[in-house]
Parts: sequence; C-alpha cells; structure tokens
Amino acid sequence: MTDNPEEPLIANSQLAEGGDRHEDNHDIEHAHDPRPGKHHISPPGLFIWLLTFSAGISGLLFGYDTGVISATLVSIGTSLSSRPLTSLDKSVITSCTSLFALLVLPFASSLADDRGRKRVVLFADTLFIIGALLQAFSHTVEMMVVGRSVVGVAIGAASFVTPLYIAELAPATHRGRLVTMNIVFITLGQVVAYIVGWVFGTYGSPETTGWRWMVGLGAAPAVAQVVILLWMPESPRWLVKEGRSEEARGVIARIAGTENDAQETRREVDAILKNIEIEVREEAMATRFDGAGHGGNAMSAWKEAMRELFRVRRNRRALAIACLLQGLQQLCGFNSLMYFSATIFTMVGFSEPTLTSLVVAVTNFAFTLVALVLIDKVGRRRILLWSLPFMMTGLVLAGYGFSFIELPDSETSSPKTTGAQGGAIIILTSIMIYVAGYAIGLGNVPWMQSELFSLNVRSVGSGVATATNWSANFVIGLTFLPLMEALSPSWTFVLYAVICAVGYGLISRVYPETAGLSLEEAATLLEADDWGVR
Ligand SMILES: O[C@H]1[C@H](O)[C@@H](O)[C@H](O)[C@@H](O)[C@H]1O
Repeated sequence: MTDNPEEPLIANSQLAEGGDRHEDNHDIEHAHDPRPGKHHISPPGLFIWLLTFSAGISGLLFGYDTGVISATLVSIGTSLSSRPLTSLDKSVITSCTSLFALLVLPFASSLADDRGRKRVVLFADTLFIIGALLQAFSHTVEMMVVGRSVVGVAIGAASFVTPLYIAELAPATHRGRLVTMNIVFITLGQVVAYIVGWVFGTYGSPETTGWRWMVGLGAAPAVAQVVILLWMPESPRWLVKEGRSEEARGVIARIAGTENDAQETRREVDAILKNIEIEVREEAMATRFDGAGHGGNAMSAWKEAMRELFRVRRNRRALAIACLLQGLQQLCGFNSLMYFSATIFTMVGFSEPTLTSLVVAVTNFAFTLVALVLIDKVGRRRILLWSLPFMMTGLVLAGYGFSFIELPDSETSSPKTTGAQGGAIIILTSIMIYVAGYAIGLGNVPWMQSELFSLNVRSVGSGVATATNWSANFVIGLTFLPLMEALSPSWTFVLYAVICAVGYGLISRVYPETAGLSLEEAATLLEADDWGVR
C-alpha cells in the first residue's frame, strides 16, 4: 500500500472484481477520488459543519460526564447517606458508568439499525438529562449509583452512534476531520469538567451544593441537543437501506452544497447516491437475510448481522482491526491518568494536584486539535505509527521519573527522597509527551471504526468494537491503583509502554490506510490477501 495518502489507495482492478459494479462505479470513483484536481467534492460546507457541531454535543456530554467524576468524588463529603464515602462506594460510583456504557451497546446498535441514528441520539439525550437530575438530587449512595448508571447508558449509546452518524453524513475526503471533531468535543468536555470541578471545589460550598451543580450541569447541553435534533437530517445511508432514497438524495444534496455549478452538483449527488444504493443492493443479494431491517424483527435482524460479522472474511478482519484499535486505546492506560491524575500528582508531591492534573486534560484537548488538522493529510495508519513511539517514550520516561520517588505512606503526605523534585518534573513532562502522542493518534483513530465495515454490519461491528473500548476502559479503571501497589508506579508505566509496543507491531501488520476512501471502498480493501496493508 502506498504511504502517500494523496495517492489513490485502491486499484480499479480491485473495484472491478465485483463485475458490473465496476461500470456502476465509474462516476463514483471520480466523485470520491482523493487526488487533487480529480474530484468534484466541495470542502465541507456550513451545513455539514453545523451538523457536526450539533452531533458533537453528544461528545461534549460523554467527556463532561467521564471527566467530572474525579472532582465530584472528592467534594461529596458526607452528603450521601450521611457518611463519608468508602473506597468501595467510590469504585462502584465510578465503574458503574463504564459497565452500563458497555451493557447498552447491543441495544443501541440494534436501535440504530431499526429506528435510525437520530433516534439513538435522542434516546441518549433523554438519559443524559434524567441521569444528571438523579445525581444532582441524590441523597444516598444507591441513588447516586443509579444516576451514574443511567448516565453510563447514555454515554455508551452516544459513544457508539455519534461517530457512526457523522461518518455516514461526511464526504469521504473530510470524513476523518469531521469524526475527529467528535473527539475534540469529548476532550473539550473533559477540560470543562475539570475546570468546573476545580471552580466549584475551590470556591463553591462543595459539600452542600457545589458537587450537585457539577453533575447537574450535564443536563444543559443535552436539552440544547434535543431542540437542535429537530432540524438534523437522518443519515443518508440509513435512509437508502430503509428504501427512502429520495429523502437520502435531499440530504446528500444539502451536504454537497452549492459551490459547484448545478449540473456538476447533480452529477456528484447522483454518483454518491448510486454508490450507496449499489452497496445496499449487493449486500442484500450477498447475505441470506435479504431485506433485514425492513419491518422484520429487530432482534433476529441483529442476530443475523452478528452472524454475518463473523462469517464473512472482510467483516471478520474489519472487526479484528476495530477491536484491536479500541482495546489498545484503553489498555495503553490513558484513562488511568484521566481518572487518577490528581491522585498521582498528590503522591508525587505537587501542592495543587487538581490544578496540575488539568495539564492532562488540556494537553489531550490541544493535541486533539492538532490531530484534527493532520488526520486526513497524514492518514490514520501513518499517524498511529508516528505517534505510538512518542507514547512509549513518555511512558518509559515517566517510569524512570518514578524511580526517584519513594512513595509516601499516605496520599496526603509528601514524598521523602531527595531526588523527588527532579523526579516530579520528569514525570510531569513525560506524561505531557505521552498524552500528546495519545491525543494525536490512539485517542481518535479508533473512533473512525465505522469506515472499516460494510453497511450491513456497520452498526453491529461498530457496536462490538465500542464494547471492546468500554470493557478495556472498565479493566483499566479497576486495575490501575492495585497495579501501582503491586508492581510499583515505575513498572506500571513500563507495562503500558510494552502494551503500546505490542500494539505497534500488530497495527503495522493488519491496519491498512483508509484515509480518503469512500466507506464502500475502505470495506473492499479488506478483501485483499495482505489485509490491504501493502
Ligand atoms: O477518544 C476518547 C478520548 O481520547 C478521551 O480523552 C478518553 O477519555 C476516551 O476514553 C477516548 O475514547
């Protein structure tokens, strides 16, 4: 495979394998050809940006609700069940969110196929609002756990459907950037949560109402998104699958914009619509469950799609890659920092650990913006292979920094060793290098997962990959503190570096470049014997 993402990444002969598909695809290839001067696709217009921003509110909520918990836990005091929180309370309150995010995925993906992508966004918003209110008004630990679990369901559904919805609306040439916008919103939500947590924790009356505002504020963007949803269109790919091609044409035409002359725009819209229709038709013929989703039982259609996911080679490969990337995104240990950075910086001896930990959220956000600029130019595969070495370097350096520090007996006392200050600076710097590397690559590329799957399994495939993400997230959240104790902080960070190194090897063997390809082309690439890598 070429290393230059500006070059066509799929040979005509590969597309021709489908027989009449080649003829049908002639116009389409031009419409999607990423080479400069060869394509007629306009840059994303105002409409697609507005859509991405509207959908991105889900990302903001995802980030806010995952980020806000660390400050909330230290502010609750005795206001729940009239006693201080035990460690078990804290673990349950934190981890029930990831667990429920995981549990909802099969339902969210079948709902997305059966009722459409927009309905799932609405479903998630409703739960974001209910969950925020339940938390804000809770007086017992149990009620707080229920509130966090409801928010978990919302986060799980949103984390699955938003990238899918944006990817299905976006023109091929800008898809990476637009999907990355969702991660920009997630990381922005985390920054906002850290700031809100710090402000209410420092200047509010944290134990009485401060923390209630922190969690309750999560309802506001969800209410805004419900209103905005009224004008948002359904995904054209889903509409075609439902036999509503004329509506799909309308949506594609609005996305294509009016920058080209009318005739050219019409050709472009026709080509894109035709491409989607061909794929839907081919899949209906190739699969045994012709017409699944057209009024059939949602559960049996879902089961059939699952079977298809594992039966067909290109689907299996897409799934393996998507799960590899999602698993690695979490097992590399990033969210240990997101959830416990204040604890780490306290251990290391910083006087304002919550403020210092803001560095993690801000670096993550800032470098996600860098990824936004680079992703479609550099390509997914290359950006991952470039950024992973930075992550490994950061992790090993952090491990080295920890070797200077003899940990205090309790989290609140200061470290004892003389080299501690130098160690602390090494740790802070190396964590920034690691987070920057993460944000540029692994933090966002796995969410491009939907472009790996063909339409009939796109929703279930993305669902399984997202479930991998949440399972690994749950494992990391649960094991980080015990690992620090059992292995020492130095070796815990080295362990994450080893996981990144293994990930590097696997990615270079199985993950082909998909930048600039239409969703249909990207799925075809996986048929090749070499997984499309060369
Ligand atoms: O892509 C996001 C992002 O990187 C967030 O910062 C992280 O907390 C999430 O787990 C991840 O899925």
